[in-house]
Amino acid sequence: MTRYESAKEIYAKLGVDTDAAIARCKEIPVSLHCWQGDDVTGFDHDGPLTGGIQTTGNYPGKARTPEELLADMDKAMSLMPGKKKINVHACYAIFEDGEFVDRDKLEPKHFQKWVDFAKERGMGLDFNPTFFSHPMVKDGLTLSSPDEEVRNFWIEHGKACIRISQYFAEQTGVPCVMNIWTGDGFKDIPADRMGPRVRYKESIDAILSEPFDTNLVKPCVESKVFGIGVEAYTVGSAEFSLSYAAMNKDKCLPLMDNGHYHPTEVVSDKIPALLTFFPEIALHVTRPIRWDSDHVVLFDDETKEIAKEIVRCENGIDRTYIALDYFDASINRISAWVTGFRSFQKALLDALCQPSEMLKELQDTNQMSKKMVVMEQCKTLPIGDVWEEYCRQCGVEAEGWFDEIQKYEDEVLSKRA
Ligand SMILES: C[C@H](O)[C@H](O)[C@@H](O)C(=O)CO
Ligand SMILES: [Mn+2]
Repeated sequence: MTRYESAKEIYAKLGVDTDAAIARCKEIPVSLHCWQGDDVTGFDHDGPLTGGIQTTGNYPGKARTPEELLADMDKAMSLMPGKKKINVHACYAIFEDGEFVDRDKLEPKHFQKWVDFAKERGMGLDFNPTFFSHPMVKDGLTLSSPDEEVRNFWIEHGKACIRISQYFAEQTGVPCVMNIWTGDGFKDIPADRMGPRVRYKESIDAILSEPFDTNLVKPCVESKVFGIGVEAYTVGSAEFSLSYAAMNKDKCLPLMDNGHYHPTEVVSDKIPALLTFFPEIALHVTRPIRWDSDHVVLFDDETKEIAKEIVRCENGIDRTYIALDYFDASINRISAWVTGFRSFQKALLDALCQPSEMLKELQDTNQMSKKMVVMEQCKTLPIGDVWEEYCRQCGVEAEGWFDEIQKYEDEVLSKRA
């Protein structure tokens, strides 16, 4: 008997069909963020990363060109099991032959290489307007700026991104999630908290007035509690963003990033709350340490709970758009990509292997002692053996893949200046 066959029997005693769990896990798309590969730099500017987020570390070998980034992504994806989408930020536009257009004038053709890359690999694309690292961020503000010229520039950027998202979806045949996040806010206590929020609302309204097919483009608003340099107040707070999405349910989704809340709040508990009201939601899965530090996602308790809620909620898998969002510049960036993606895959597989129906029945019949005992028993079930079988079926190694990363570092990354 193989280890997987033995594990399958153990899970079956709890009513869990591990073959079905493996088959389901293979079909859940998880969006891989391009920005882990170059510390959120992009290709449309030379300046530093600014606007409320920060990468730390200076590990050698960062991708410097589109060719390097796409090659690194390919290497990373070759080591990941499961279904992928690719998440692109607008600052990753790829211009031909010295051409440059500013963000308010971007067109689908500036992302054709991303479209070709995704199509060749049978993947969908997600998209993000880039409201940071740009001179038109004035006094830390974009869509909520009191300066009409600034607001209009960013509104035009948002509209351009809607058109690009529509193109992505049409080209790939997969809906494109377009996430609006700005770092707009203030370092110190504002005198007017409402004005910026009213302007932010009106600016998002203007962006979403651009025509698009709601079956193809899924605009989202991502909230945040605070950012670097905007510690006192962020315009797109949780209440603002959730209210915006709720009032515009026909064309906008709420996006929760689990690094964007007070440290004792958990996104796992917010998922069922939002799925009670919204037909669809979106997630950025990250790992905050004390703050929105964007550490690499691990197979830790909250990651497992997030996956469990996606799996347990009614049609939660089909109603939740999952994306990763972290950036660690202190370690091998490809290893960071792979570790985070594999950790979330493992969490999804673990969630699919839980005896969720039985546990729910125990809760509904108030058998709380037994529920606790079974939940504890589940923690030591042989998920590692199911994971190994999942990886085997997906054509990747369960363990030992770091050797490939080391080889790539020695042969490719270490040659980069
Ligand atoms: C690069 C992303 O847009 C960014 O990480 C955003 O989603 C965020 O989470 C900012 O803290
Ligand atoms: Mn995020």
